[in-house]
Amino acid sequence: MREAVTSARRIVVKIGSSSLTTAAGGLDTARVDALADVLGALASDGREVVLVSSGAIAAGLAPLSIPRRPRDLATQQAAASVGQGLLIGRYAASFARHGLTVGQVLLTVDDVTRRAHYRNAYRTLRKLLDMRVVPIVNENDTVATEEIRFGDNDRLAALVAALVHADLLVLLSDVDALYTGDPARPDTRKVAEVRSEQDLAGITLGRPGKAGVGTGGMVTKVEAARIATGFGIPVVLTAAPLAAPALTGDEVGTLFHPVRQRPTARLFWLAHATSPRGRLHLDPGAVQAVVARRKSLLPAGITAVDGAFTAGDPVDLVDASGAPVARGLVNYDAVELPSLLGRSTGELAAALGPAYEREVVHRDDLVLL
Ligand SMILES: Nc1ncnc2c1ncn2[C@@H]1O[C@H](COP(=O)(O)OP(=O)(O)O)[C@@H](O)[C@H]1O
Ligand SMILES: N[C@@H](CCC(=O)OP(=O)(O)O)C(=O)O
Repeated sequence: MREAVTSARRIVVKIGSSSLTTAAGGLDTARVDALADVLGALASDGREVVLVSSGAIAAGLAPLSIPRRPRDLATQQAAASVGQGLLIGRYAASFARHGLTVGQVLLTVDDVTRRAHYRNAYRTLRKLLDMRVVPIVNENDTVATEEIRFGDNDRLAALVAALVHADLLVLLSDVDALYTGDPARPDTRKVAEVRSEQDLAGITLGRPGKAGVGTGGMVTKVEAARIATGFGIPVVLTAAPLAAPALTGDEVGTLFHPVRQRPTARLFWLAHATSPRGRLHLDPGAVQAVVARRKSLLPAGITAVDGAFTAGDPVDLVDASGAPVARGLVNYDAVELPSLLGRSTGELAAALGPAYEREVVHRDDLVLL
């Protein structure tokens, strides 16, 4: 028995599109019911469950008579818009069979990186769990643009697990475990446990499975496992039909062991969930202050600025060689910064007003890379 699984009180379960759709396309209600049965049993055991479910795009294809997963974003978004309603409707009916209510939570990258949004997402999920509602999370596909998409729900699930301080993340797919290579090939072996990066050496991480509705294949699942285990959360990867034994601690699938203690949740998200919108070049004194002394970044220590960011965006702080040393949420727009560089906050406040006394990046909004 896996103690990390049996002792988990708050569990994030992610299910992929390939496990929710029939071969002919469209939602497979029997599979949705089967998942609700497993998660319903966990809930009645007093455990808190957050479900991250893909399948909006896949569920929207049949009603729109689209034969396969579209490549262009607009058609994907249209399919998701149709499919997400059907998906959540089906979940509501399936969970109702166990007396459980579900709540839909659609997230974009900003919702988990910008401080105000992040707090709000956390509060909502917390409240739903307190009310014994099963939150069903997906990416907000209809509004997410190419640049701000998570793109894969494996990573979203890892970040949600970090956000809610989960004790366990379970990734359910159409393959029963991680294999040393494409499981369709005869010479591959199942990997039962991953304790460190070394255990992943020599493994070939392939593309999505034959169903053709998944997105990331094993690459995004292993990446999600890295994010979660780096946050101190164990991960079990297995096939959807094995969810019940996996969640009762049987040794099915692949167990990824946590590799470290948990850092502060929001900063962890900042490092992993965002792509920088610009770069601030720091002089050596500023690098020293930010990295070694964990100080806020002030205008005086910045030598140059690249990118077209606005206040609140994530930016990388780079050293004289251009290597990123930290990522943070910037307090100024890119156009404002050049005239402030090299000047002390006292001087700026005297010349431009007290609003210019603020740090360029506050230390609470900084994570070292
Ligand atoms: N090393 C590997 N171990 C296991 N599965 C792999 C591996 N490489 C590629 N795959 C493929 O990844 C697929 C799962 O990814 P994907 O189709 O994106 O699933 P989901 O829709 O569940 O997110 C499996 O069906 C399998 O064929
Ligand atoms: N948000 C998309 C899911 C994207 C995704 O990651 O899909 P999958 O690889 O099946 O987990 C949808 O609901 O269709």
